[in-house]
Amino acid sequence: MLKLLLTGANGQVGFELRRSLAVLGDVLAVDQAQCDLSNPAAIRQLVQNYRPNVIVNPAAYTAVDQAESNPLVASAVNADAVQVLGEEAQKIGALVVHYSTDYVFDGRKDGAYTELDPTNPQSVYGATKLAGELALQATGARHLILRTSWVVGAHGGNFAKTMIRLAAQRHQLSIVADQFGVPTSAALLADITAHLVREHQTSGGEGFTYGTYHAVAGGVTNWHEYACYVIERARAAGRPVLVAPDAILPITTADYPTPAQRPANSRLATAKLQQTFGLHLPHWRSGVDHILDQIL
Ligand SMILES: NC(=O)C1=CN([C@@H]2O[C@H](COP(=O)(O)OP(=O)(O)OC[C@H]3O[C@@H](n4cnc5c(N)ncnc54)[C@H](OP(=O)(O)O)[C@@H]3O)[C@@H](O)[C@H]2O)C=CC1
Ligand SMILES: Cc1cn([C@H]2C[C@H](O)[C@@H](COP(=O)(O)OP(=O)(O)O[C@H]3O[C@@H](C)C(=O)[C@@H](O)[C@H]3O)O2)c(=O)[nH]c1=O
Ligand SMILES: [Mg+2]
Repeated sequence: MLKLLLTGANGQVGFELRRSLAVLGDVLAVDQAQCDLSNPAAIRQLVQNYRPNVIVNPAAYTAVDQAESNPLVASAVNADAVQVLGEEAQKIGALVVHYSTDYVFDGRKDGAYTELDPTNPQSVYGATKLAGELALQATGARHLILRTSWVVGAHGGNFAKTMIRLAAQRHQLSIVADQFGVPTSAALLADITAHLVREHQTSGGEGFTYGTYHAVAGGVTNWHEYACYVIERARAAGRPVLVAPDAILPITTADYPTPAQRPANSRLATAKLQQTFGLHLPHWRSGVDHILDQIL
């Protein structure tokens, strides 16, 4: 039977992976208490004891603004730990499935980024995630890197939940309208992952195309439009909403200074993933609707 090691089991994506990976085999799901990823020795011991066929690593340091003042911790989790997982996987021939981000790009491209576009992170978070990608590649472990964006799940913290909370507390909200991207549900990422691991298992690795894939939902939006969508759904569901629709103000990035710089264009082209694995990627609204049906 397939043995899968899952990190970050209580994060947004990790929580959904516990569900989606279960049909594939025996899943050992660990959180920070069971294995602190900033401790390389603990990682090595875990992998050597369990000897998984597949390591799925959604754990990450994802506090984008805090990473600017915490680069060492961000780097330990987002880069060094990924290298150690890769080294241990390489020794035992395990497949590593890892996740990365739109924030590896600078956002200045016109149109969606492909897997071949040059990276140029503008934040510590983005730089450490890119370092993790490169470190994993350098280990020579068989791997998949799924770059995604604007992850939203029923379990864990995200922008949609922040908007529902703020809408109940304030009469006016100001939300940036000049950063474009795609909200992608944790459940969709977990389902894609299970499909890819299954394909890998079925192929026995023969002719399997390892490497980097962009994995996001369909469509495109901006943070302001996304906030309006979520808040109107909350209002319609009878949740407490203080803010009137015309009091959700679109602002520019310059109007909302943050420690970390975010890309203006976070769009990721998914043709490679769709064509290689014959997958359909549903519109972002269907993923967000499903989450709102759970939390509202
Ligand atoms: N969230 C997003 O918008 C996006 C995420 N991604 C990437 O997708 C992947 C999954 O993200 P998502 O599920 O949203 O992330 P979350 O922040 O929801 O979950 C990350 C998990 O990693 C765990 N973790 C953090 N530090 C450590 C550590 N030192 N040791 C062990 N575990 C640790 C956290 O545990 P604890 O809660 O205990 O700290 C948490 O459970 C990540 O690789 C992320 O970079 C890509 C694009 C967008
Ligand atoms: C709360 C708030 C945020 N914003 C802006 C700030 C920012 O530009 C945008 C989103 O804010 P957040 O802090 O939720 O987003 P952020 O944490 O940057 O989200 C990112 O997380 C990492 C992990 C990723 O990998 C990215 O794909 C992306 O999802 O909304 C407002 O304009 N008004 C507000 O009231
Ligand atoms: Mg955030």
